[in-house]
Amino acid sequence: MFTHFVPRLFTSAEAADIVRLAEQGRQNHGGLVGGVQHHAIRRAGITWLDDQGPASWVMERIVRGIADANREAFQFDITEFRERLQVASYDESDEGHYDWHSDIGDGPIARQRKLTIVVQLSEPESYEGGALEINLGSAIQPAPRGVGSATLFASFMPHRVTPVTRGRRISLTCWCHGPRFR
Ligand SMILES: O=C(O)CCC(=O)C(=O)O
Ligand SMILES: [Fe+2]
Repeated sequence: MFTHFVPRLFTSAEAADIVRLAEQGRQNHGGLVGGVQHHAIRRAGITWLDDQGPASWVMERIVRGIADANREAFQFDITEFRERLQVASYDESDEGHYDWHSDIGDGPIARQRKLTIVVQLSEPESYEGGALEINLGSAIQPAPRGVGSATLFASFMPHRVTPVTRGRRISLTCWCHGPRFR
């Protein structure tokens, strides 16, 4: 009920382009854009895509995908995109993962998160583990692994990424904002 899947929001060539854009962005910013998060709950390399310049088409596609999915599946009150697109990389070398969490946080922006969309940027054969799972309460729903596929869920739902045991998984995450749930 609070999840929705879009099998092919991006082609595999486009997914590869997004990975390149994220790598270029990191180099242009001297590697300081995101860095590596080595907390107990999350181990991933993080960068952000600019919504202007060469990566602007990515945000445009995401916004269109979200508008369609929101109309079909959620009908949430979404009024803004207050954060840049996040590119996260989970690597075999340090068992990259993200433990159970909700995306709604305490900060002024994280509090307004309504809908989360995650796009798979890696070919499914290129890694093992690294499963995005959403906790529905009565069951755990695994996200489709197909490259370019998008998974949308209400930002309050607990979700995780299991440890990568081979290769590297890269994902793109976008948060949509609006008035708080009530
Ligand atoms: O990489 C993913 O699949 C999920 C990322 C995520 O949950 C987050 O950044 O909040
Ligand atoms: Fe999350």
